[in-house]
Amino acid sequence: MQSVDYKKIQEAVTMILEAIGEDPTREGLEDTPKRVAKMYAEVFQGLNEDPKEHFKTIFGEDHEELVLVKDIPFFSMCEHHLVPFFGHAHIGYIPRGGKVTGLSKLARAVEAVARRPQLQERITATIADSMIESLDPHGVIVVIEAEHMCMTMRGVKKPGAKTVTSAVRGVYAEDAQLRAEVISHIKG
Ligand SMILES: Nc1nc2c(ncn2[C@@H]2O[C@H](COP(=O)(O)OP(=O)(O)OP(=O)(O)O)[C@@H](O)[C@H]2O)c(=O)[nH]1
Ligand SMILES: [Zn+2]
Repeated sequence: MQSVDYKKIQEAVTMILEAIGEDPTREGLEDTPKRVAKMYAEVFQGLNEDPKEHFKTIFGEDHEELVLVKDIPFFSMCEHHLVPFFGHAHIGYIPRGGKVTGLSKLARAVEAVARRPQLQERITATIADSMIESLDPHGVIVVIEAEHMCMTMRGVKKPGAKTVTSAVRGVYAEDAQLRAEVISHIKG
């Protein structure tokens, strides 16, 4: 995977500052292109990561019931406007055949997928599909709640509006009762 081209970002940020009528050489702005390049390298770091890598940590634990990690905070960048959207992810799954992964790996997968130019729907589905591929569980449910800065600080300007997306796979797609149970834990 290609690594971040810091020089190119710096040149682009300098051009944007000029284009908005700023003076990129003034004291407060002289290091800004460099800072922005460093920040983009950090917030887009997920482009170099495969979430499935994190699910290689497997414990042969015989637990074929719900595992839920909820309220995982995340920050991502809306691919339409390159401004942040952020919120919480809730990930539940029912392991099969001893394929129980580390709890922190669920949060690491969220980071890997969120740190890219993204859509909330795609983050949600990518996490669910990566878990299905890597862990072959009975079922997976991913729920994400987020606030999009492109809807709050600009455009339609609706601060506080929350977007909720879900992806259900396996038994969670088939069994409304199982789904209701995990949703009550997420809410509770
Ligand atoms: N489905 C989806 N839409 C998103 C997401 N993030 C931002 N958007 C939307 O992407 C759309 C882009 O719409 P456009 O009409 O192309 O762009 P725009 O003129 O800047 O739109 P406004 O935000 O309505 O001003 C907007 O409706 C955003 O709210 C996301 O994660 N998922
Ligand atoms: Zn946006």
